[in-house]
Amino acid sequence: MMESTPNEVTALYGGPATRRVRTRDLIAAKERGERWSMLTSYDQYTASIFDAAGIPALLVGDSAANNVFGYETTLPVTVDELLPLVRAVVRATRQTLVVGDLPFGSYEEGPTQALRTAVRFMKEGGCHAVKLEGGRHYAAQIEAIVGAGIPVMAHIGFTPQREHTLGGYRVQGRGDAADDVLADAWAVAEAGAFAVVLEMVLGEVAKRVTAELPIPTVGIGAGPDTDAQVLVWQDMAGLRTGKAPRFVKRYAELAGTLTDATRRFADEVRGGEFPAAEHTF
Ligand SMILES: Nc1nc(=O)c2c([nH]1)NC[C@@H]1CN(c3ccc(C(=O)N[C@@H](CCC(=O)O)C(=O)O)cc3)CN21
Ligand SMILES: CC(C)C(=O)C(=O)O
Ligand SMILES: [Mg+2]
Repeated sequence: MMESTPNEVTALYGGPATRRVRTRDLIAAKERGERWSMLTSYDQYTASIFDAAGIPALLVGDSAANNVFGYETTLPVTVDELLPLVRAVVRATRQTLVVGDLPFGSYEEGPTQALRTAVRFMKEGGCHAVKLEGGRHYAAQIEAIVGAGIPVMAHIGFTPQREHTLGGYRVQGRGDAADDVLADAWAVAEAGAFAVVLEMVLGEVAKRVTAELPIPTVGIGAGPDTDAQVLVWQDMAGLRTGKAPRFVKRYAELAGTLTDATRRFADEVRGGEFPAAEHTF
């Protein structure tokens, strides 16, 4: 039986989804006080499941570095590694807005490099928007990309590509640093970003940014008062093993489910139970 409960995409449209979500739908949702969700996706099957389940925006994150390619940090992943994943997610979706995450080293040099990379994401990846990590110091990059007609999602607070400068995975916005978060938020909004990720920002600071800014805030470890929430899908679904950040909630236990399935498959092959007659030509 088909689920008949409205999903978040229908909520964003105010009716059944008949087209892909656009950035203006996400901005309009903020104006109506409607919350929405975002997940990362790096492949066809998760993308089509999240699309059908009503997730209005998917991020092909540079966190593919950790969660696909097995790197320790996000720093090593390249544009050439991410673009095939972006294409897969775009091909597998019909309703969701797909955001491609610009990796470390692909935009820092200046607006020209940033625009060149963003154009590759749009042209070769086929995504609908790009994201980059940065506030005040990357306003010129955001302006250049937006000026070419490419929507930009900014990302402030804890920005993993700067972990060596930030001193590890640490909450941002404590004490005087609250002013830095606010200045970054205003800078990216004024540069033309359509939304901004707030990562590991104190809840009170995220609440204030969300109330002040005209564009949607997308929280990860930023408390309950942002306009939207994003999680890495393998964290949300419990596929990732090992200790997850405190801001993660596991909505499934895929690692356990997959381990059980794998053990049964191996056992049944060993015991001669698989393949059975119905699997045999
Ligand atoms: N699987 C995954 N989930 C993520 O959320 C994620 C990635 N990968 N890769 C890129 C970045 C890195 N991020 C991370 C990674 C670890 C912590 C973490 O360990 N946090 C601890 C310490 C916080 C503290 O010391 O204040 C925590 O308990 O939340 C946080 C964000 C967020 N992003
Ligand atoms: C966690 C989100 C915001 C991200 O940047 C990523 O997954 O790369
Ligand atoms: Mg990222």
